[in-house]
Amino acid sequence: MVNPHIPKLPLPAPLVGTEVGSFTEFTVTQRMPAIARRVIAENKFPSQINQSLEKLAAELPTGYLPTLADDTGADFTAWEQYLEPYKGQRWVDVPWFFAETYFYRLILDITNYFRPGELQGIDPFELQKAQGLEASLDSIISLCSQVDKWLDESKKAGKSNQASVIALLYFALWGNRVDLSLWSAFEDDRSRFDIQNQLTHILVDDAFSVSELLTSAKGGSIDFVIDNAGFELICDLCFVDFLLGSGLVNEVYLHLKPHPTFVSDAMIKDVHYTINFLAAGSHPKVKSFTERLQANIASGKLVLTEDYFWTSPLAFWEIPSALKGELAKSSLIVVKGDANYRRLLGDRHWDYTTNIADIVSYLPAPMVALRTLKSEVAAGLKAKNVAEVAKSDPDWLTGGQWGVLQLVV
Ligand SMILES: O=P(O)(O)OC[C@H]1O[C@](O)(CO)[C@@H](O)[C@@H]1O
Repeated sequence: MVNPHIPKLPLPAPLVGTEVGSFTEFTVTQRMPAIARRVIAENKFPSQINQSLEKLAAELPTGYLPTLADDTGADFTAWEQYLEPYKGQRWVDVPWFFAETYFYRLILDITNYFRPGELQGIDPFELQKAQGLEASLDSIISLCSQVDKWLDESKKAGKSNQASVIALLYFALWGNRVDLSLWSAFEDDRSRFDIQNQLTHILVDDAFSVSELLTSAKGGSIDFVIDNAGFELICDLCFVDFLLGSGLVNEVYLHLKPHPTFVSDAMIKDVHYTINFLAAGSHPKVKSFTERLQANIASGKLVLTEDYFWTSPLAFWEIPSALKGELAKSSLIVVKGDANYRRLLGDRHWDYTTNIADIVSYLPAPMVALRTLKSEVAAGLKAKNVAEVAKSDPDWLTGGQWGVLQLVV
């Protein structure tokens, strides 16, 4: 009998850092140490904390998982259980998704994020997040002006244009190219892209079916499992603004991270910071965008919510039943970004042509994944496309230049 709570298919092995030459190995042994060192460089933590961060960075390539101290974090007891099966193992031996989520949780332990005191609540990635937002200001102005027009048109026509929904889906997809754990906000502005040119870079494109689902299911609520702050968050908020403003949906829930993680992942405070930052600017279309968002938050149409599941090492099918119950009310669950996609697939070695609906068979509502590829995990691709893209771009799985927009109903 099929179990509705887990994937239909037997689980393949998880990605691990011992896979020689893989992006996973590169991440655990090189990218993660670099991220820990960037936390030292971009903050003014006391030298004792910096020494501990440096120790963490140095141990990642060959060292063993340290224990987690009881730093008063609400998720401490849960982490003790998550750690149990991996005690005494090296960073490169444990499942990659576990290694990454634990690494970010340890940074918070080291920097006293949860402990009462003057460092409590200091986001170690604050500078990167703020920079990411400021660097994309021109693109933000263009997008907000466009959304304003679309909202106007939909009001005049008395219905929303499906083409606007599709365009906003593409923005929400390509906004995900901006990820500060891969590309520092100081290196590049990745918010500039051309939606039309990017179409050839979408490996699975269910945008039309998603737009049909949204335009036919008038009213109701949708859930966004949010990924990065910065330009990606703006793209998501523009989409939300349009969905609420055109009356396509009545309520939107944004699921945000309860603590800093994966460098740029958005928390509730980042949404407020973003809105306040833009509201303080002078562009009228950007200002009206922020006013609509503020009004929607105040009226309860736009709900900002967080859960420790989103920062846990658990696969998506291990979602707590209360949270799953919340998602069950949704007309559509929008799952943003690479790390959330990895969670959907349990960060495992599925054959890339596996039917994604046979893996993500456990969700209580329709789901669309909007993800640019930044890790060696995929499903639902056509063998022909895999062969072609692998030939044209050797880094197609990890370079963030290719995307999928996959609907599972
Ligand atoms: O912001 P996103 O799209 O979740 O990307 C983060 C992902 O990218 C990486 O930095 C590269 O794989 C991972 O660590 C993580 O899966």
